[in-house]
Amino acid sequence: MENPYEKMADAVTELPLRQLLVSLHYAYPIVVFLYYAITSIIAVCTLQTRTIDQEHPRRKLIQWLLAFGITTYFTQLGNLVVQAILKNQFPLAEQDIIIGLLSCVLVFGVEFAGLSDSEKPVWYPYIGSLGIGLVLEPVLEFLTLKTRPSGLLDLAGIVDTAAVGARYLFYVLAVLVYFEGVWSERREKGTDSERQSLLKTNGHTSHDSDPEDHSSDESQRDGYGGTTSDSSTDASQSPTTNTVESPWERRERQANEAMEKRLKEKGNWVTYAKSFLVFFPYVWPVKHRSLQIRVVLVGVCLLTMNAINVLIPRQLGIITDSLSGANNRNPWTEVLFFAGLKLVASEAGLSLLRQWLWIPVEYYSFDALSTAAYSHVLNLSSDFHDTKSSSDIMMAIQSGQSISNMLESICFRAVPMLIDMTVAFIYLSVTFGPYEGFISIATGAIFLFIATRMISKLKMARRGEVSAWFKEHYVRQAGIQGWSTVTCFNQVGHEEARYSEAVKDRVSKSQTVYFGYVLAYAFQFLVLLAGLLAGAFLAVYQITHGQATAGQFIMLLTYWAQLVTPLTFFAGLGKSISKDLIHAEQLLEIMQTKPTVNDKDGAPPLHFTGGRVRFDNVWFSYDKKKDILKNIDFEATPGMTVAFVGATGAGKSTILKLLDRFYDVTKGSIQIDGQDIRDVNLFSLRAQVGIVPQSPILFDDTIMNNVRYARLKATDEEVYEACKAASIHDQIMGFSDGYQTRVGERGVKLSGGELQRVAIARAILKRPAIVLLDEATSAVDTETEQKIQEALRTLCQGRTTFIVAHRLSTIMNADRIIVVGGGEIVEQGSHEELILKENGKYAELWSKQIFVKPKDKESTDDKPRVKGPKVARIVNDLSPEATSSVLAKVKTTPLTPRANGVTKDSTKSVEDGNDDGDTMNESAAGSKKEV
Ligand SMILES: Nc1ncnc2c1ncn2[C@@H]1O[C@H](COP(=O)(O)OP(=O)(O)OP(=O)(O)O)[C@@H](O)[C@H]1O
Repeated sequence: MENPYEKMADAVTELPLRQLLVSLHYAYPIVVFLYYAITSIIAVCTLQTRTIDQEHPRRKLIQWLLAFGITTYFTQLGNLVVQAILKNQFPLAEQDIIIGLLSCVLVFGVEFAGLSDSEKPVWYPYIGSLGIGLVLEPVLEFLTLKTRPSGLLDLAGIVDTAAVGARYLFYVLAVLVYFEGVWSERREKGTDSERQSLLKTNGHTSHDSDPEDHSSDESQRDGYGGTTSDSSTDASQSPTTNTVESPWERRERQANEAMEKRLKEKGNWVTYAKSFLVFFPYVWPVKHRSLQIRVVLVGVCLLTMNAINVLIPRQLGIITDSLSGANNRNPWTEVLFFAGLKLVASEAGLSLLRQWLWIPVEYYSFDALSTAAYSHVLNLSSDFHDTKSSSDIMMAIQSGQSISNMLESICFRAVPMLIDMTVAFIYLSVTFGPYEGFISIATGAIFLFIATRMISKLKMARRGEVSAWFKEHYVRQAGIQGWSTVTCFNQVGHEEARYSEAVKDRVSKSQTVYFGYVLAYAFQFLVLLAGLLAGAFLAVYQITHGQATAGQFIMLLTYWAQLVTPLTFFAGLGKSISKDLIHAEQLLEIMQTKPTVNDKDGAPPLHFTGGRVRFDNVWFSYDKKKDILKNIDFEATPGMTVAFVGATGAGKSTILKLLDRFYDVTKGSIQIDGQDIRDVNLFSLRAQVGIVPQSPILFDDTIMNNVRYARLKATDEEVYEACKAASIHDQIMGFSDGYQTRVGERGVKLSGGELQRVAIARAILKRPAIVLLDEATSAVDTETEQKIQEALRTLCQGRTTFIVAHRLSTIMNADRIIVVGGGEIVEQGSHEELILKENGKYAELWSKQIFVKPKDKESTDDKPRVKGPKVARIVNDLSPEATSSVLAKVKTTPLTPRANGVTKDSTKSVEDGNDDGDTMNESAAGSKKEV
């Protein structure tokens, strides 16, 4: 029997209709694929894929109809095979028909996979593709029938036409079902909204009437009815309530959420990507011409490498052919040329040159990004540093690497590899014909599909592994850091068991992930092997039919092996880019944070004329919701000492923070020598202010360097003087390494009192014009405090000083004492004025805090001690006469019941001459002006 297709081809080859049919066979799958690819990219870039809130009600049915449609291509191909076998006639049909059918299987197969894969697909890429099919399929069939040589249809023709007809029917049904689903959805929505408005008027939420809403039922049962979670957070990304989120997971989740949020704000990927332009000056060496030239040369290297990737397999083919006599070339010369190419392609050739060119550019961008991020972070205000954990900030600064990685992946790996693959497809198609081109494309597509599916399946397992790793790390660290607690409580065995369990858990999860990857690679390589075998069989067929040479076969094998790397890279590209993007997002967030406290344009330096400080009706709130300071209004004249006292959390430290502009006032103003501190240069303001904070932080460096930090150019002698003034010099000299003693992390190797005195020495060395002391002596005993008071007196001499202290003996000699309560000034005045105030807050505090000391402990003179009951003496040098006179004054002020209770006992103990060290006394005043 004669092959009908061959007959047909013979008859109509020259006809324009036949030419049109051939073109359409190739064009149809290409058009469908291009439409699908472009519309899908648009849908992703414009975030349509993220805004679909409802699944199509007939999605499954459409998927089935598409699958049936794909089977009809197989029917047509099967029909050809059967006919060829029955008639023992090869090739089965014209190349364009077979390639056309196979390509349609591939293209619609990709669409089917995409549809099954996405949770809530955007439909127009699919429905549009089917629409193109509905237009082109009849044209193709019409041309096929028209170009058929015999007017009559044989059985093969009938099967073929029936398959086309069935496919047409499936596609029509799929499109109709889609629109029917959309309409029915709209109808339902209409009914829903009607129902909702009715329910609202009844005062119920729609949850109440929704029998499907189990979550709402659950919450009602659990007693959480009425509260709903924030829908903006993706439940799948949020930590579950029964698993503890590791810092890594938290960071990833937060960065992910930030990315989603920014994406939504930006509206599409393009504008989102634009926000990364802020990094451009750091990534692209803007001011470095030589680096720019290097980047261009790297591009040239990459293009050369693309060419060499084709030339090497081609050269191998030429050598083989020259050896087998298929061409007349000299094998020696060809091998030499091959060696040259291999050298250029080797690590000692182009790769070396590329690295040499690229390394300075890479380090430039990494350095520039890290430095810029660090400097930006240091210039951000207190609100930022108070809300971000330091480890998060440090991680974000290191994310600069991710941006370089991302750009390198795209520019220097993805683009050249894409070029490689395109060239491979064209080259193989030209050398071996369209079948080989098709095989390479189909293999690539199937490989990428399987690889990306497997990577995303492994994501959850990998997440579990990382969590287990963090847990192991945490248990280990907790055991080592808390070693003394572990040992004290005899819990070594418990810690060992805990750690061993954590290690076992991590190992088992790692094994799962590891095996998962091995399995994924096995599948990927199976696909590549299948493609290679198909290509090799085709090549062997062509060689045996004299259409190709053995050299070309060798070329094919070599070329194929070269394509494995780009394919594997592309499979992981999405994952690595999204990971880098999430990290870059963390850095972007920081870089886009603007300091809330900054200089006004052209702000002049502070013109210091003595240090008159005025708080003018100052209001302040950290979170813009709750006022922490309310209407704070006072003035400190130059050289004056103002003390703030009050309950903890009253807002005392906040007042000091405002003065040093760690925050700006919400309302009112703070003026120094008549200048609003917001209007002057921040640097010049801070240069005038010296602060001894509540918990001074020293660097892990020598004492000398820590003190000198206040004034980097200070001489050793100036540092010694400052330390002497802070009463710490002798103690430092007693350390084994003197001033070169390292203080440990945050100054842990110093006692609380030493730490505070070093901080005072540092402030003294700065020679500030205004001094802020925030609980500067809280960590020391009374005796040391007295020594520190000396140091402070030196520091504060002639300087406007603000002191916060809980221990009132520290501030009793201040020129003005301001009692702060609930963010407001409750009362103010001198110590003497305040303790005499009836119902005064200060008097109450004071009465609770007078320290007394047994006289014999204090006594240092040689006078013989008087026998009998010991007499306590009040610290701060109150004479017994002054004590009793002030006691009498204070006793006239009614005290709170608790205060009375305390003071009663304390008075007793004083009168009894209690010997138990420091205790309380309900009196005192008129002490010497010595603080
Ligand atoms: N960075 C911050 N962010 C938000 N709230 C803060 C911040 N710092 C302090 N607060 C709140 O402001 C209030 C006043 O704090 P502040 O440190 O000024 O009190 P304080 O009177 O100095 O207390 P203490 O005597 O215990 O040091 C407190 O309620 C505190 O919780």
